[in-house]
Amino acid sequence: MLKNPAAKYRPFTPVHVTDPTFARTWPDQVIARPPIWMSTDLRDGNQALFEPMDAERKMRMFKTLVAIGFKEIEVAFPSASQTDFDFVRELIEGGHIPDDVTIEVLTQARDHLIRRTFESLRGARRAIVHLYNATAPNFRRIVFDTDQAGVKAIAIEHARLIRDCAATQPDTEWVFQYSPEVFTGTELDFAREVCDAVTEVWQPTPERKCIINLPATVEMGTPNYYADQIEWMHTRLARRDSIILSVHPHNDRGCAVAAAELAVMAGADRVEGCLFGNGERTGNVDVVTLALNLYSQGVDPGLDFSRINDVARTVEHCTQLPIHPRHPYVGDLVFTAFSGSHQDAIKKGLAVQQADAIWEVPYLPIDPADVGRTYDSIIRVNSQSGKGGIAYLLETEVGLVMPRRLQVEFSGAVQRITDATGGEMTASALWQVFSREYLEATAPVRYVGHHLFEAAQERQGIALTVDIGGATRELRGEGNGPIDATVDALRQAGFDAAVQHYEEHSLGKGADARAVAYVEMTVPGRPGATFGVGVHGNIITASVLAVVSGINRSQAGAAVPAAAQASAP
Ligand SMILES: CC(=O)SCCNC(=O)CCNC(=O)[C@H](O)C(C)(C)COP(=O)(O)OP(=O)(O)OC[C@H]1O[C@@H](n2cnc3c(N)ncnc32)[C@H](O)[C@@H]1OP(=O)(O)O
Ligand SMILES: CC(C)C(=O)C(=O)O
Repeated sequence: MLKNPAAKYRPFTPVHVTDPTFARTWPDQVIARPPIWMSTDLRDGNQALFEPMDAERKMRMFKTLVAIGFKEIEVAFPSASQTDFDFVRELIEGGHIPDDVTIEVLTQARDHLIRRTFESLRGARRAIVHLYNATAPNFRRIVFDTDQAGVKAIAIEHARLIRDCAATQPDTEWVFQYSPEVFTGTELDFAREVCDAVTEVWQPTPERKCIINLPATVEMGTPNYYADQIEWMHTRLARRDSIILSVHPHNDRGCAVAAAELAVMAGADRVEGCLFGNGERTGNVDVVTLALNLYSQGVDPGLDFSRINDVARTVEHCTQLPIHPRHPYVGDLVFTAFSGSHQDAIKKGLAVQQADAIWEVPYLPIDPADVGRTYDSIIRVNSQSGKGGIAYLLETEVGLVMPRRLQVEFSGAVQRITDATGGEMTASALWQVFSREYLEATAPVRYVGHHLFEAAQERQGIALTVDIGGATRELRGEGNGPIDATVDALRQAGFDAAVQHYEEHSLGKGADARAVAYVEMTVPGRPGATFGVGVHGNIITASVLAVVSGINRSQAGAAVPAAAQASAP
């Protein structure tokens, strides 16, 4: 890279410097309704692919765009290839175009290409013919080898040809569109002069408008600069009431979405773009992001992305390009939190969010369910995760509602694994670790069976059969309930403990439902508390198992008590 990039690159000149009378108003505007959307997936998107779409892919994309709700779709550059020409014919002759959808086609300002374009549209009910020629100084000099007058003459001459060709096919309702290509690099007063000259030819009226499209063919400045350019044109174009002012942002600086949004605030009525930002180089503006940005502000975008994953898979099939996992609203990771504090806030937010209330879940700009994403993809667990995410996954995937202090205890066990492996842990892997940690330990005590009986003074008695070190033991205990009685029975075998806290809930529904019981226990001579967990179809058995689990976990690393070594009676 150069030490002095100014020797090679020019900064843009702000609009108010070019025209000191310009006073922008767009920063105070709020977008309260969607622009007219135009999908150019089948044209600008298609021309940017390694392998342009074949007929099957084109038709699949067209149907997807219609299903999403686009009413204007640029379907081809019909004079460019037989595939494009044939596709337009198939749309028309095959009756694939719904009554409320208008197809659009692009043509260079050249006689034979325009004539071929009209040929492709024969029999169309309504069509937009889109004419372009580059107007920027470097294009005038380098590509066309002409001056301003020459470029303006190309536009006028071919606008006339379009008007005249349309007159020969009167059964079609024609809409004309003109783009001064590389508008962003064109002197503003010259861009206006050319656009005014074109509309002078087309004579649009408020009832029969034409479209003037101002492309950021190359994104050359900050989005506020584009907005200034658009507002300048919006307030100075002749016949403005007979023009639909359109924008076509590309994403060279990575700001196309912002540029489009500010351009709409600056007076644009219409936005051209592609799904997920496909298109030349860094792409056209991403219409999905624009639409869902509006949605997140409470504005119905008029486009339906309630099954966004299906749309994404179709686009990947048609373009043969992958969508980045962090792409707004659609990427595999955009509704996912790995980090502990994010997971905690999302879990708490989801727990209190009412279905019909204003969306307030932290970190999630929209409800993933609104675009057909499921909650289970929201939280993933790795070494950056905390108890909140682990608890969320086990709750949503397994149905385990862990007491808060158990969450803390168990997250330590998970952390040791994620630190060692460095990888992600799925819900089923977490459940395996949980089972190993709380449900499967059989040493020093293995539960064999029990039965309850009524002891003296209405106390609960238990006859508990366990296996300790390979020997079966029959233990008897009493207490004010089954848990207390179990603790008492195990105390007979030398395992002293006190239950501090007990919780239970059902796991699953219907005939297959099981109970899960959690006990938090302290053991004399050992710091802190330990959890035990039991899962069983019978709630009492689950509680007994939880006590045995707590005893086993609290004994980890301890010598087996002498009483436990007593031989079976
Ligand atoms: C910004 C955009 O996305 S614009 C759309 C771009 N899309 C495409 O180009 C895809 C389809 N294009 C094609 O298939 C071909 O380029 C065609 C059929 C349109 C033209 O093909 P060719 O006549 O072989 O020309 P080629 O592809 O080399 O394009 C360069 C020529 O187009 C001319 N040209 C470029 N844009 C325009 C325009 N808007 N109006 C008139 N002429 C133009 C150039 O001056 C150059 O002419 P020259 O050969 O006399 O120097
Ligand atoms: C033809 C025009 C609108 C275009 O695609 C561009 O300038 O990027």
